[in-house]
Amino acid sequence: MPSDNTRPYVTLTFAQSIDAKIAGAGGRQLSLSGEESMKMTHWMRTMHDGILIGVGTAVNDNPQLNVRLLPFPAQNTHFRHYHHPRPIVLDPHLRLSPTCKLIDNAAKGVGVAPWVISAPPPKIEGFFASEDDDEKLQRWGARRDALQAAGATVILVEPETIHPDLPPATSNLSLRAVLRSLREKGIRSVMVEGGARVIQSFLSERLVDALIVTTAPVLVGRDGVGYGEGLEQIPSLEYIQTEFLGRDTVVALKLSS
Ligand SMILES: NC(=O)C1=CN([C@@H]2O[C@H](COP(=O)(O)OP(=O)(O)OC[C@H]3O[C@@H](n4cnc5c(N)ncnc54)[C@H](O)[C@@H]3O)[C@@H](O)[C@H]2O)C=CC1
Ligand SMILES: Nc1nc(O)c(N)c(N[C@@H]2O[C@H](COP(=O)(O)O)[C@@H](O)[C@H]2O)n1
Repeated sequence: MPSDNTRPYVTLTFAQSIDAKIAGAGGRQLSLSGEESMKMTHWMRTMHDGILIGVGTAVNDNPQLNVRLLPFPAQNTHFRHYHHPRPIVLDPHLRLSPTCKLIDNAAKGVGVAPWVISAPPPKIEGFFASEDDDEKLQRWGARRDALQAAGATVILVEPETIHPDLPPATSNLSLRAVLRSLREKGIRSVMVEGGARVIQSFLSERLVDALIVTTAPVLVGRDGVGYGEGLEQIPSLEYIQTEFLGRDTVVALKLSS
């Protein structure tokens, strides 16, 4: 559990092959999970307030992130539909398309509209200033307006700071700032689904409460996308439980304190 109430509970979950790849060559999306473990993923989705991915996954997979695989709720109860988690996309440069499935599904009522977390390109003074800073900001503003017009909400947080004397790096957002902002907006639990860089960041920064990994009995090979190679810090893990779902193995762990 988070030690205080300043961030949501974080469940990091993804599917991998037995050689620890989460996608194929060039990032090709793979159906690694079998039917049973995919349904488990949708059950986990409905148990969280939010579901978070990086923009790499959003652009590559055009995912839905809803709970469409769950059985129709029992009739004649007060319970008419399952809770759809709020999709949250880490997208510093606003690459998400205003016509993506996340936005389209919300318009059709089969999901809720995404929150897109971003940071405007900084206006840098002095040595690091560049002539096209204003133009970058204008283009970012135009993309923000297009996303908001389509139904997404753009939320601003600060970018990651590599060194206090350098301008902020704009390719990554500060995960602590992201989680703090989500908690302030009422998100008490978030399921992080990937992709590779986001998995690396959450693990390296030890911002994970529960880790649920589905392993499918397939090999992808060296050209597939892994996440382990880029882990800057390796947190120690505490084993909780293993379940066998169809042909897949699902392991639950938590980070040791
Ligand atoms: N098997 C599985 O369970 C899953 C597989 N995938 C696969 O992962 C691949 C995408 O992975 P990536 O290209 O690594 O993209 P990604 O989805 O990890 O997004 C990375 C992007 O997020 C943004 N970002 C903002 N703040 C960040 C931070 N603090 N740390 C990291 N990223 C931050 C950056 O712009 C960065 O380029 C796809 O091939 C997709 O199919 C994605 C999700 C689950
Ligand atoms: N649990 C799981 N198993 C797989 O085999 C996967 N490829 C993924 N990928 C994640 O799920 C997203 C797709 O969700 P929708 O089916 O579009 O709702 C994908 O973008 C990854 O985040 N997960």
